[in-house]
Amino acid sequence: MKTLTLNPIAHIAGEVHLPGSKSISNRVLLLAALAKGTTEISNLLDSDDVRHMLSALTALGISYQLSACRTRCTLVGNGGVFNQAEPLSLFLGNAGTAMRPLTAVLAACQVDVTLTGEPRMYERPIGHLVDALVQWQADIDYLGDVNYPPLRIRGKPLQGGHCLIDGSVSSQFLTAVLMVAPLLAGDSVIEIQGELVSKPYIDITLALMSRFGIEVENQDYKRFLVTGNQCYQSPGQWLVEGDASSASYFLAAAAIKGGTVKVTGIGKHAVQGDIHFADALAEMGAIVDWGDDYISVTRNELRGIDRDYNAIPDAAMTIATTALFAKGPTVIRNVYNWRVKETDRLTAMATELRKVGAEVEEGEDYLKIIPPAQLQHASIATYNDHRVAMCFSLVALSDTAVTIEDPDCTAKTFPSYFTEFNKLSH
Ligand SMILES: O=C(O)C1=C[C@@H](OP(=O)(O)O)[C@@H](O)[C@H](O)C1
Ligand SMILES: C=C(OP(=O)(O)O)C(=O)O
Repeated sequence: MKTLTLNPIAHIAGEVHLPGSKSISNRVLLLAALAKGTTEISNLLDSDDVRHMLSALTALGISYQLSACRTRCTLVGNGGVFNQAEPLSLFLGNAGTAMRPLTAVLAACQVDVTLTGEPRMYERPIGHLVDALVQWQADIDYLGDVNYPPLRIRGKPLQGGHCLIDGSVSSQFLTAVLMVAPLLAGDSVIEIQGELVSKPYIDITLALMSRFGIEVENQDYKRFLVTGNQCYQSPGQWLVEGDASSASYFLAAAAIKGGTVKVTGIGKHAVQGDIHFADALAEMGAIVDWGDDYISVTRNELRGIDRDYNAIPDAAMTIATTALFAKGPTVIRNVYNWRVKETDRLTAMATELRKVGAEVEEGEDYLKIIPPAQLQHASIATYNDHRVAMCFSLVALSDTAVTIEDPDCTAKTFPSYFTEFNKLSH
């Protein structure tokens, strides 16, 4: 197996222009494909998750042109639902932002599609989404375990109406039903059961739908009203914000061993909830500066904090390794759904943090991390989880090297991560 050893880094400083947001890239591609008109997308992310969405759209008959660096894309919209006479099989890797929205949209298209993915995708639940779509008479079968992909979808026009959806495991299920709702024949009322998790991702969905001409009435994240029989309208041009989750590693590195690091491509008005990772760093003691198109962080003494991270589950993982450099314990609360992401992230982070010397308490939905007096070298298993690999690069900001197993797993969202990280290291 390939490994990457990062030697101790004495100082971190510089500027990073962030690759495009994964969440926005995959949403924009799908909405542009369903829209009337042509969309010119810039700062599109080029990563595995986005490639899976692009290949699915190709198979669904969408044409687009990508620039050589694959970060600019001109896509001609379909002007409504997809229509493919031949049965299709779409491989979506482990991309939740492709699997979930495509399940909902394809249920309302004239298609007969099988959605497949990597083995881990078959362990990531999708039952709450399927249960919601079935209330609209969608025809979806589980080809393996009940409540998990792979799925066979025999799409057809759907009427809409009332649907109840469980929001307690993933917001991507609600994102998916919201995105398809305007394409249904009648109006829809989508009601949330349980406490909705990862709420800021719904804000991203609603903001993007609005830019594509569709307004949704959000009644306090409990009920959503969507008018049916509409068509998305291309906004023409679209600049994808930088990825706020990817920013977290550089900002944390500055807080630990800066210097100052400035990330550009996101700023105080960004639509992604993960920009508020910087608030957590500020609470730990880091100096944070917000601009219209940048966030910068400068080192300061860090102290451990106890905080609820339900709104920012991805960036929250970065707090777990930042905690190794803080004074006192850090508690990361309300992140139960870490267990159903790329790996069981609560167990994975606890296991790997212990390897570098931390004392860790793993609860059902939280981690408590007590940093060691001295970090120790370890070979970090990454569980095919890009974020585990990126988080543990921070261990090199000590007197100790760190070895990252399978560093190429960052390709899911950030293929050039280690190159960018090295550029800041002095
Ligand atoms: O909608 C999105 O773009 C995402 C929502 C979040 O998932 P959950 O809603 O499952 O927490 C997040 O973890 C994921 O990386 C991207
Ligand atoms: C949870 C993640 O991915 P996905 O979009 O596949 O859910 C992630 O990127 O951390």
